[in-house]
Amino acid sequence: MTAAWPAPFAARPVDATVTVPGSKSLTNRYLVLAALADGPSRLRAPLHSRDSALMAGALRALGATVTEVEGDGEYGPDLEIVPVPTRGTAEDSAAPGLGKASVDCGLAGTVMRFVPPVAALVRGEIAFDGDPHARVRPMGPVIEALGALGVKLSGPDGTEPMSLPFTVHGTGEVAGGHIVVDASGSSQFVSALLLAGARFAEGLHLEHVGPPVPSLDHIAMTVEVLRGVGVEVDDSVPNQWRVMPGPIRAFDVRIEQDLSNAGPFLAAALATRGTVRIPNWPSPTAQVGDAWREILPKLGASVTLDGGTLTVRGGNRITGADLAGTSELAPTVAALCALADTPSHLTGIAHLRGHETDRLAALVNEITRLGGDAEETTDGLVIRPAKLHGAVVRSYADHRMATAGAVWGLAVQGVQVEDIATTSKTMPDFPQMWSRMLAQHTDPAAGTDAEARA
Ligand SMILES: O=C(O)C1=C[C@@H](OP(=O)(O)O)[C@@H](O)[C@H](O)C1
Ligand SMILES: C=C(OP(=O)(O)O)C(=O)O
Repeated sequence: MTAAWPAPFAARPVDATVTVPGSKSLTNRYLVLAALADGPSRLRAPLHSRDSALMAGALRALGATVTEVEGDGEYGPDLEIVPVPTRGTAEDSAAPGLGKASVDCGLAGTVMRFVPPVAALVRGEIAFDGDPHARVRPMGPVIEALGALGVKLSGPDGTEPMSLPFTVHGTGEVAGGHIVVDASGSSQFVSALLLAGARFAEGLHLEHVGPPVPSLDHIAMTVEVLRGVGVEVDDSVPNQWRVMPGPIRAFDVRIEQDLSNAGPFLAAALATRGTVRIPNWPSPTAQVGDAWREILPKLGASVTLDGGTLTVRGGNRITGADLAGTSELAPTVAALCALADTPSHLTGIAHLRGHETDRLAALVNEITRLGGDAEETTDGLVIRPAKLHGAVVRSYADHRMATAGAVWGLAVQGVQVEDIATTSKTMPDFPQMWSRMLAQHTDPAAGTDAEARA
C-alpha cells in the first residue's frame, strides 16, 4: 500500500488562477450519444480520467471505435467516435453480431447505469462487472426497467440480477414504450434510459413513482444534451419524461471544464482566506457545479463572475449554512462546513449512501477523526464547529473524500490523505494541480494568518 499523501498546509492565503479538466458528466453523456449517433462524432477537450476511460472501453467492447486525435485542450487529446453497429445499419448487416463481450464499470456510476441500455441495442452477450464497491451500488431500477422493456438480463448462474455482475443479452432491438421506475436512489437511473430512448422503436415514456428523485440537475443536463443532438424530449410533466423515437444526430462538441471538480479549488479560497479565479467559467451551463456561485457566498465567500472568470474570495471566517440537495458537491461542502464557526445542516442527500462509498458515514467518520463534530441525519448531515487537528484522512476509494482531505489539509496542519490516487476517477493529476495552485502565491503582501486558522 502506498504511503499517505501529506496534504499541503497553506501558510499564506492562496492567490491563484486555475482551470480543471473536462466535465465527467458531459464527457460520458456525449460518449454514449456518439456511440448511438447516425455518424462519426468528435468530443473536443474531453475528460481523460478513469471514468471516461472506462466509458470509452465499454463502448469499444460494444463495437464502437473511440480514437484519440490531436486537439487544443489543455488536458489531453480530442476523441473521435464511430458508433456501435446497431440493427439496420450497414455495419450491422456486414457483421454477425458481437458474440460475447465484457464491460468493466470500475466504480463509475455513469458506466454501470448508462451502458446497459446501449448493450441492449447491439447483438451480443455483454457481461458487466466492476470494482468490489460497484457491486453494492444501487442498480435494480435500471435492470428492472430494461426487463420491463423486454430486454433479457441474467445474473451469475442464471439468477435474476439486482446489481453487478450481470449479462445483457442484446438482440439489437428494444421496443420501448411506457415504464415506471423508482429513481429515488439515483438520477442516473433516469438519465440512463433517456440517453438511449430515442433508439427504442417506440421511444420511451418514463414515469418516476416513489420518493423524490435526487440530483434533478443531472437529468436536466441529460435532456439539454439530448435536445442538442436533435432528440425530441418532453419533460413538461414533473416526474415524467417522454423521448420521441428517431435518430441521434452526429455532432462535434467542446466539453466544458468540470465545475464539480472546480469545487475543491474554489474551497481553497475559503479555507485559506485567499482568492481563486477560474477563467472560462461556462455560462449558461447545465452543470450542477454552477451552484458554487450560490453555495459559497452562504459559507462566507464573495463570488463574482466577470468577463467569463469566476473569482472566489474567502472571507475572514467560514460560516456554517443550511443547504439542501447539494448532490455530488456535498463532500466539498461538508469539508468547508467542518472548518466553519457556526453549525451547518446539509439535507436532501440521503442517496449519497449509494455513491462511491456511503459518503454520509465516511464524512462523519473522517470529520470525527480530525477532532470535528458531525452527525448523520436521515437525509444528510449536521456539522458543528470544533477545532480540528491533524490526522490521516481515509478516502474509501472515493475521489471526493480524497479532495475533501486536501481542503482540510490547507487549514489544519498534519493532515495526510490515504490513497490520493483515487482522485484519478475524475482528475488524474489532482496532486500536481493542487501543488501548482499553491505555488502561485503571487501576493506575498497578503501576509500569513496561519496561526489564526490552525
Ligand atoms: O448523471 C451524472 O453524470 C451524475 C449524476 C449524479 O448521480 P446521483 O443522482 O446518483 O447523485 C451525480 O452524483 C454523479 O456524480 C454524476
Ligand atoms: C457520485 C459520483 O460518481 P458516479 O458517476 O460514479 O455516480 C461522483 O462523482 O460524485
